[in-house]
Amino acid sequence: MRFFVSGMPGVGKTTLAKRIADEVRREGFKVGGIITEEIREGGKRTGFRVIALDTGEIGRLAYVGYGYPRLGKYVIDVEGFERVAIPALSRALRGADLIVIDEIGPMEFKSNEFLKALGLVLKSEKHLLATVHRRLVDRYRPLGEYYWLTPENRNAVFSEILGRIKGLLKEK
Ligand SMILES: Nc1ncnc2c1ncn2[C@@H]1O[C@H](COP(=O)(O)OP(=O)(O)OP(=O)(O)O)[C@@H](O)[C@H]1O
Repeated sequence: MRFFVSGMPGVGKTTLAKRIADEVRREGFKVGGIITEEIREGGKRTGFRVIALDTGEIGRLAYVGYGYPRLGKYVIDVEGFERVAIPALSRALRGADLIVIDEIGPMEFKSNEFLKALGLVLKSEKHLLATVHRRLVDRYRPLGEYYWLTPENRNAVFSEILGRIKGLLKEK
């Protein structure tokens, strides 16, 4: 089963993905994939990092500066992102009970390797929880269960997705 979660910036998509990953792992299942977090310095957002869920390895995804490719004020560190994200997704495809991808978004799309890995994940039978940038929702929502997160529903959506994933994993 695939779960796609979208919502406005800052609504809690990353928090939900992390909490579900933690809970599923606590139940004794293997969770793989990636989490994207902002990098803050002096109270300001200066970029984004990617974290491998299984190893905790960290790579840079984007930073404020000059360079290419870019998205708004951010330069995308395609190499830094791929170094962590691509092996993490390969390991997840081989061995995880649940794959988490936070997030499917325009920054990640600067990486062809990410697009390839995402294609393999979507071709596989693995259970997937992915957060999706709101501009890309139309492409992914037909591929699974879709939730639009709001401050009002985020705890209910968390419980529902977690309950369903646990049910699916325990069925096996
Ligand atoms: N369920 C929740 N209850 C209380 N606070 C929350 C909850 N979910 C998220 N937050 C808070 O809201 C802020 C933004 O959360 P988060 O980074 O998860 O959002 P996001 O949707 O992933 O943001 P982005 O658009 O940057 O990807 C954080 O400070 C987080 O602590």
